[in-house]
Amino acid sequence: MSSLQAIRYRRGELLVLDQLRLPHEHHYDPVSTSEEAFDCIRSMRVRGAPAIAIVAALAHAVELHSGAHLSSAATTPDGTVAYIDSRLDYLYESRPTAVDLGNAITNLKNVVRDVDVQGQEAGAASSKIVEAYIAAAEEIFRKDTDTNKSIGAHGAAWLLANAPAKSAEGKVAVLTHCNTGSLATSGHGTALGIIRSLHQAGQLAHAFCTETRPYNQGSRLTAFELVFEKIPSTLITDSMAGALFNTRRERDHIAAVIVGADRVVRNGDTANKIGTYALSVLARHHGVKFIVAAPTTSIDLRTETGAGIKIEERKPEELTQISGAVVGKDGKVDTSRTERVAIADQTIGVWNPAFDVTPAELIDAVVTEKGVVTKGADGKFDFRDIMPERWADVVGQ
Ligand SMILES: CSC[C@@H](O)[C@@H](O)C(=O)COP(=O)(O)O
Repeated sequence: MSSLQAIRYRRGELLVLDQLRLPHEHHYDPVSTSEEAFDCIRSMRVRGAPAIAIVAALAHAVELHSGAHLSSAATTPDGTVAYIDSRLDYLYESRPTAVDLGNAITNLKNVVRDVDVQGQEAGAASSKIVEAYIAAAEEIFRKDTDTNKSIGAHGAAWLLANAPAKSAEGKVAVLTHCNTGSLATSGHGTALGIIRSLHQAGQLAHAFCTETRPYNQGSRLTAFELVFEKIPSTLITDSMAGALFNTRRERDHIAAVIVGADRVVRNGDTANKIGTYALSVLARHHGVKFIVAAPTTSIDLRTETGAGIKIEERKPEELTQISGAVVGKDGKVDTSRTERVAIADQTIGVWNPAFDVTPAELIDAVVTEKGVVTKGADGKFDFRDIMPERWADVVGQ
């Protein structure tokens, strides 16, 4: 395998890497309908805010390419737009917290409404709308990697200029949480993209990654990506972050916690994987920078504060059971055999929120593809300058 790819696409065919089988197996599932995409997203075979949006958008593109709209009697322009809307509305329900999916859906709905079909025969007009949808979905996929590379460059430059600690060679160490790399995006990654960019520039001393309980995106996915990219790295459990900062911050030149985002709202409050908030409190206490890496597609200007974010709650089994490859008596991992085991009393009550909200107050910088946003003299984030059109559209002048 030459590079990690969560999503493989060519017109008419979408293949999605089953992340539940990682790191032991690399299996791609064909996804060719909205129902298959919904299931793939809900069951977290694909996850990560940008990747969820891309899979939903492309799955419907494949569905349209196969002519699914024709069998749904959507052969008039209005019927075609209504059909596309209904499939996108259905996909929107797959996971609630990440805003990228909602933003992609709004964008795609606008695209199909903007197609000029004046004076055209119904069939030709319908095809033109379908073609515009497919091209727009492909563009979301194509643009994502460029966006992430830009986030990587902006974030690395900002951190090197603002790091509270650096090695004698000017390098920094960082801690990241969850998975925000190639597996959560179309490539390069957001928070992991900054780490990748620092490493490529020879300015990364070390990357620490948390296990990210309960779903273990850190140990299953980020650790896998770091090893794959040969980035010097260490895995810790979520509960070790405080001790890491307390005992090794100076020795290891730990300059920042860098995380991704599922939704950054207008005042900068940020929903991200459960455990992010605790890391932001620890970072502030220890004088470590706290950086959110997020494409502008993860920014939700409609929601004013974190109190308005819907937090997904997931099933108890994610805490009380775990699956993994079998380790033989000789200590060797048998990747052909995976097992699910119980790790808690199966009747205990469970609270399993998938995300938490970090208040803007504890965030030092939001790194987007358009640049780095920090707080103004009033202590507030202002996204007006990096997304003026969306701001005017949503918030007004
Ligand atoms: C670039 S991915 C950013 C976030 O989506 C990521 O940090 C995260 O919280 C993912 O959660 P997940 O539940 O695995 O979809």
